[in-house]
Amino acid sequence: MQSSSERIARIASHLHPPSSQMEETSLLGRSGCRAKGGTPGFKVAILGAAGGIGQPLAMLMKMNPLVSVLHLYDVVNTPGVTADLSHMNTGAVVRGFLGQAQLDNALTGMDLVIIPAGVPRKPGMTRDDLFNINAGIVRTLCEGVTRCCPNAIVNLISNPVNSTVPIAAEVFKKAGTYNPRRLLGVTTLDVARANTFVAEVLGLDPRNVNIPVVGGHAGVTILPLLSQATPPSSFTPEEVAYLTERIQNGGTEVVEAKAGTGSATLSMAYAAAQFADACLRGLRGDVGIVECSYVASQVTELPFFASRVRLGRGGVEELLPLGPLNEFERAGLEKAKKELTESIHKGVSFIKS
Ligand SMILES: NC(=O)c1ccc[n+]([C@@H]2O[C@H](COP(=O)([O-])OP(=O)(O)OC[C@H]3O[C@@H](n4cnc5c(N)ncnc54)[C@H](O)[C@@H]3O)[C@@H](O)[C@H]2O)c1
Ligand SMILES: O=C(O)C[C@H](O)C(=O)O
Repeated sequence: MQSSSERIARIASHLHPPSSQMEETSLLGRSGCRAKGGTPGFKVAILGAAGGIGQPLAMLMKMNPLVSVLHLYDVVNTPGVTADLSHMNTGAVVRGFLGQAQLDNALTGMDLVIIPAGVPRKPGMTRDDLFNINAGIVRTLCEGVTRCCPNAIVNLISNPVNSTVPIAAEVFKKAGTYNPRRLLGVTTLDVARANTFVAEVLGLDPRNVNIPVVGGHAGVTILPLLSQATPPSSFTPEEVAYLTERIQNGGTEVVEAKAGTGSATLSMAYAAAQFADACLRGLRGDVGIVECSYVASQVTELPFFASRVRLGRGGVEELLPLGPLNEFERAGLEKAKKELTESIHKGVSFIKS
């Protein structure tokens, strides 16, 4: 039997653990004696969880009732983020992991791995300018996935997505664990922007608008299909030109407004949380879940392409066809395919060479 002062001392030591003990400590929970939780649900890891996207995304996933366990991994600052989020009285148990030595523990047993790790753009940069740093980060993290949760669904956010998804695929192929249905590049922010900007033009509630955005996630590869808008709508040529340009440059609009301090984080966390929720509902067996995503594809002749996909227990259950395109969209598709071909080749070569 412990005295109350012993119990309090034990709790205090759990509240300020050395970072190397963080994982074990959070398993004990605040009471210092029992693992908290027991909520049925999925196990989700966020890699890059202390970053501009990672932190609000971690908060949104902590609020998601489908999540029972939330692992937060980064090379900096996860103790603070984990302690902070762990005080939210939602069901998910939060555990923090710091530095590469803890990567495998962060990943073991995960159902869904969300990767926003890597550097963001500054004004004047393209997403491809991030390749040299982010390609290596994505490779290292995906190698961890092959070792510890090869069957997990992976949501890849790190830019340049047009190349990082092919990089991840090659890492998984090399390890013999590749399942193209389980690797998804996150392009949901393009759809969120398209819905928002189109709703502004039409004077509608953005929640009632749905614009498929296909191709990829950079400049001209972002191809909004305004002719397939829901609700069915017609646009003047000026509106089409304005909307297409604004959707394709939405990321740059934020990078410039942030003036050197980063790129979209809050809208991205919101979009990533929506996409992750759709993946989890698919895993649960819900039907009729359709999202746009950059995935291994047969929709065009390119090996990777963003299109509408139907999600289910296996991840991507079906690639939906592009549907009828107008002349403007057909021209946009050709431009998108040209740039995508190079970005895919660059990603594949990074691992193969
Ligand atoms: N797909 C999209 O639509 C989309 C939208 C916005 C941003 N992004 C991309 O997401 C990435 C992250 O953006 P951000 O604003 O959160 O950047 P950030 O710099 O704020 O955060 C990135 C985090 O990654 C961590 N990190 C770096 N190397 C790591 C490693 N090896 N292992 C684990 N974590 C590591 C950093 O410590 C940092 O906490 C960027 O590449 C950005 O371009 C993609
Ligand atoms: O634009 C960026 O660099 C970040 C992201 O890809 C975005 O679309 O906001």
